[in-house]
Amino acid sequence: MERSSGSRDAGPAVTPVAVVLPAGGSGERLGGATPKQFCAVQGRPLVSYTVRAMERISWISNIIVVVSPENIETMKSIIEKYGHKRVVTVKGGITRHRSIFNGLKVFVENEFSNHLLQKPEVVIIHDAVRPFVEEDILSKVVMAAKEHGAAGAIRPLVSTVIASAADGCLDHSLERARYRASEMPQAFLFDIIYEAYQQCTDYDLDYGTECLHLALKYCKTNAKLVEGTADLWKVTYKRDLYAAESIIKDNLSQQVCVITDVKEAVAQIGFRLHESLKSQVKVEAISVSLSRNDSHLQNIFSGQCYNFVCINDKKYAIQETQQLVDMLEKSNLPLLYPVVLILMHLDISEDISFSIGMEELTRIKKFAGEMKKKNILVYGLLVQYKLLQFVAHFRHCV
Ligand SMILES: Nc1ccn([C@@H]2O[C@H](COP(=O)(O)OP(=O)(O)OP(=O)(O)O)[C@@H](O)[C@H]2O)c(=O)n1
Ligand SMILES: O=C(CO)[C@H](O)[C@H](O)COP(=O)(O)O
Repeated sequence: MERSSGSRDAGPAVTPVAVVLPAGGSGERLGGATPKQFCAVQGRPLVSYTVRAMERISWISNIIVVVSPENIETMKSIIEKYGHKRVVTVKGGITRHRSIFNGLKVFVENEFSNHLLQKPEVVIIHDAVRPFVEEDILSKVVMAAKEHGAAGAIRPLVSTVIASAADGCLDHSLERARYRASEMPQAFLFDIIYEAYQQCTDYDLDYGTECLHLALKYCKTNAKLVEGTADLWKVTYKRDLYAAESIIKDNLSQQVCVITDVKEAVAQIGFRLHESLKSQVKVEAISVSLSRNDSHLQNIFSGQCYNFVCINDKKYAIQETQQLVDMLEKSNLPLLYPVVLILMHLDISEDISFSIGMEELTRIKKFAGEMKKKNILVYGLLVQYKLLQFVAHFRHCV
């Protein structure tokens, strides 16, 4: 068992909760030499998106990623490269159920870990190849599991399920409206699902596909079924990778990182901009200070943010911007898609006219031209800060 370090925010009501992400399959249906969980989507392995979706939730304590023995090193390098926190890697088994069981064992069996992790009250099981899982559904299945012992996300069936007879002809069909597709995430009281796995037969472990079924069969726990969203689907075939890539691109276009230096006036504008962006539909804003925080910025770059607003009050900010571009280029961000860099120059001089000169503007224009060749689109904005304060004050008064 290998563990990556990292701190955790104080969590809300539902603690302690851990996650097991089975990622030990070979992806036969997708084809190709690389198992689908390690396939690059926008330059980043699929499993990294799923881990990211989990680690950004503060009430999740540990994320157990179960991978096949030959991929332990690959997973460790992904954790390091993308700075994943609270992640433990565990060796998987030859079937999904066996992998999940190994993942659960790290909380109870010494032989599976150097130091036992704290046994959670609730454990979430989620396929590593379902990257678009949101906090809302995770929280719903956890709450339902606390009440019912087990819970899982479901979706309406797309096609009708039929059974064929021995001669290959139709035997019977199911009434589609009465059935649901069982998806992930699922959540369980830890003791229930662990007990169920302990009682499983080899047949269950080798041929079973449904964790909720194990809880019912061995612990008489009727799972609560929770309606999930359409993007919980599992990457299974090659076309799913293309679909995942489109969704990820769309999500990335909705993220913006606001970068300021530490000066009060600048940080204040950054904060206001952040607040106002946050209130926009679907815009996810991150704020970061440029000063002394290179590793944090580096994380954001490798976290694949493509839109940046850099606020400064310096007359000659090109040097700083160049520093940002260098960091961007050094990061893992594939510059196949344009990065948008908006330079916002705050003019805090008393002078009502903009104090930035033509010379500087020409310099910025030239810089933007050079950046365009690298697929980085630079835009400049001049803002008269005193005037802004005045306008804000004026608005407040009327
Ligand atoms: N021995 C296995 C088999 C599967 N899984 C994981 O279980 C999840 C869902 O399984 P599935 O989509 O069937 O993945 P594969 O088994 O890799 O795909 P295929 O059936 O096409 O080979 C995946 O994250 C997969 O990596 C696992 O942890 N251990
Ligand atoms: O949906 C699921 C649980 O109900 C699982 O993701 C699914 O059963 C995995 O099965 P397979 O490995 O055969 O794709």
